[in-house]
Amino acid sequence: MGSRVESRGMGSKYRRSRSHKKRQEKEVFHGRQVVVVVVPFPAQGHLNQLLHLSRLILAQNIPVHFVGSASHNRQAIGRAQGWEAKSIYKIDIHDLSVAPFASPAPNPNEETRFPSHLVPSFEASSSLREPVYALLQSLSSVARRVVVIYDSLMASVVQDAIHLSNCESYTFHSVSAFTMFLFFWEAMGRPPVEMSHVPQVPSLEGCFTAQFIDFISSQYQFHKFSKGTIYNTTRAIERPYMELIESMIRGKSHWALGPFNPLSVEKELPCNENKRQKHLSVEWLDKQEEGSVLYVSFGTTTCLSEEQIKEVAEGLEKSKQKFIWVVREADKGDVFKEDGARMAELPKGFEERVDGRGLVVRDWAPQLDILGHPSTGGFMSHCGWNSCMESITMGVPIAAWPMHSDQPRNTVLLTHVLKIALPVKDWDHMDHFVTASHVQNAVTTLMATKLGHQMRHRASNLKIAILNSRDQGGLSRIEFDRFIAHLTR
Ligand SMILES: O=c1ccn([C@@H]2O[C@H](COP(=O)(O)OP(=O)(O)O[C@H]3OC[C@@H](O)[C@H](O)[C@H]3O)[C@@H](O)[C@H]2O)c(=O)[nH]1
Ligand SMILES: C[C@@H](CO)CCNc1ncnc2nc[nH]c12
Repeated sequence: MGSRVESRGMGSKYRRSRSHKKRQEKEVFHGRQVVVVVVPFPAQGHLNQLLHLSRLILAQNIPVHFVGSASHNRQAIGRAQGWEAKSIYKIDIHDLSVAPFASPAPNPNEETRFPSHLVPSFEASSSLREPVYALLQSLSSVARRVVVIYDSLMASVVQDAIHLSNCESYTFHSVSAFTMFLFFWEAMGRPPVEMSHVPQVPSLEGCFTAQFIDFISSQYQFHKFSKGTIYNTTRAIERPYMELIESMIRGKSHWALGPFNPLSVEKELPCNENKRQKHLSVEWLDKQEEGSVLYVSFGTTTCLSEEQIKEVAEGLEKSKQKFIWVVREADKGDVFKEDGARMAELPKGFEERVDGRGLVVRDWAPQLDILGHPSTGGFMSHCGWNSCMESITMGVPIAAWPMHSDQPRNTVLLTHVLKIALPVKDWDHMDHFVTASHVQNAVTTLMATKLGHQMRHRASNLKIAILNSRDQGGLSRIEFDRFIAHLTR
C-alpha cells in the first residue's frame, strides 16, 4: 500500500557501481554517513529548483534521495537543463505511490491567473506522508544523520521526521527572499525594520485563490519542526532581505544557497542524451547578432487566452525586434497525460509575416541555453522565481509581466531594487489584459533604447557579481560550504 518504498533503477545502479571499498573506507574514518532526503512540491518551478540543489549537494559527496510520484520524478528529470547526464543518475530517485489525482486542462479564461487546475495534484501529494516516513525510518537506521530538505508546501508530508532522533529538517522556500521577507513581515504585523529596503508592493489580492491560501496555511503549522530555511538566492543580490529575515525570525538558521541553476551552460551538456542535438531555437540564435533577440516565455503555470495571445503577437510584430516566443499551455498535474490540450492559435499569417525575425516554439524550450546565449538581449517574463534567477545569472534584463502568486512582488524586486527590469504594464489584479501597444512599448524600450541598454549593463554586472561570489573565497561559496560543513558536522 501507501508505505511501499520503491527505489528506481538508476539510483540502485549507481549504488551498485559505486566503489564498495571507497564507501567502507569512509565508514572507517568518518563513521556512518550523512544522507539528504529531498522532498519537492510537484510543480515544475518547484521540482526544478530542488533537483538543481540535489545536484549541488551530491557534488559534495553527500548521497541524495529525491522523492515523488513516478510521473513528477520523470517530469523533473526529463526537463532538467544545464548539466551532464552522469550527474543526474547519481541521485537516488524514489518513485513513491501517490493517491490518484485528476489532471484537468488549464483554463485560460479563469478570473485569476492562478493555476487552480493543479490543486488536485497538490492535494494528492499529502499521501506521500507514509512512504516518505518509511524511507526516513529505513535511512535513519543506517545513516549517521538524515537531513530532510522539503519544499515549504510539503511540510505536512515530512511532519513525522521529528520522531527520528538522528533526523533534522530544513524548509526550502521556492520564492525570492524579498517575497518571503514581505510575507513574514506582513504576517508579523509589520514590525519596525530598516524601511529603506521596503519598497511599495502590491497587495496579494488576486495572486492566489482562497483555496490555495488555505493550502499554504495548512502547511505552515509544521514548519516549527525545521532547523532552518533555505533560499534559492544569493546575498550578492538579496542580502538586505536575507538579513531582514534573520533579524525577524531568530532561532533558525537562514541559508542563501543559490543560484541553484548552473551559472553557465557552455561547458555543461544537457542531461538528456537525445537532447545533445542543438534545439532549433539555439541554432537560430547562433545566426543572430549579439544581444539582439528577445526571449518571450511565461513559465509552466500560465496560459493566455486567445485574445491575449493576439495582442502579444501584434505587439511583437509591431516592435520590429527579433524574438523567440514560447507558446505553450500551462502544465497539467500529470504532464504526461496527452488528452485535452488546447493548441493556442496565433493570428492568421503571423508566423509568415515575422519569418526570419521571429521564432515560435511550441514544445519545451531550452530556456537556460537561450538565456545563456550571447544573442539573447532581453526576456519578456512572468517573473516566476526560476525565470528570475536564470535571467539574472545569465545577465539578461527583463520586461516583467507578472501573472499570479509571488510574481507581482518578484517584479518589484527586479524593477525597483535591482533595476534590471521594466514593467510591461503596472500590475493591477482587477485587469490582467495587456494590449499590443503595452507589449510593443516594453519590447522596444528594452531592446532598442538607452534605458534598455542601461538595464542590460546592470544585469551583466549582476551576473559578474554572482560569478565572483561563487568563486573560491566569494561569499556565496563560503555560505554554501558552511552549510555542507554544518550538515556533515
Ligand atoms: O518551455 C519552457 C518553459 C519553462 N521552462 C523552465 O521552467 C521553469 C519555470 O519556472 P518559473 O519559476 O519561471 O515559473 P512557473 O510559473 O512555472 O513556476 C512557479 O513555481 C515556482 C515559484 O517559485 C514561481 O515563482 C512560480 O511562479 C524555469 O526553470 C524555465 O527555465 C523551460 O525550460 N522551457
Ligand atoms: C502554485 C505555485 C506555483 O507553482 C505557487 C508558488 N508560490 C509560492 N509557493 C510557496 N510559497 C509561497 N509564498 C508565496 N508564494 C509562494
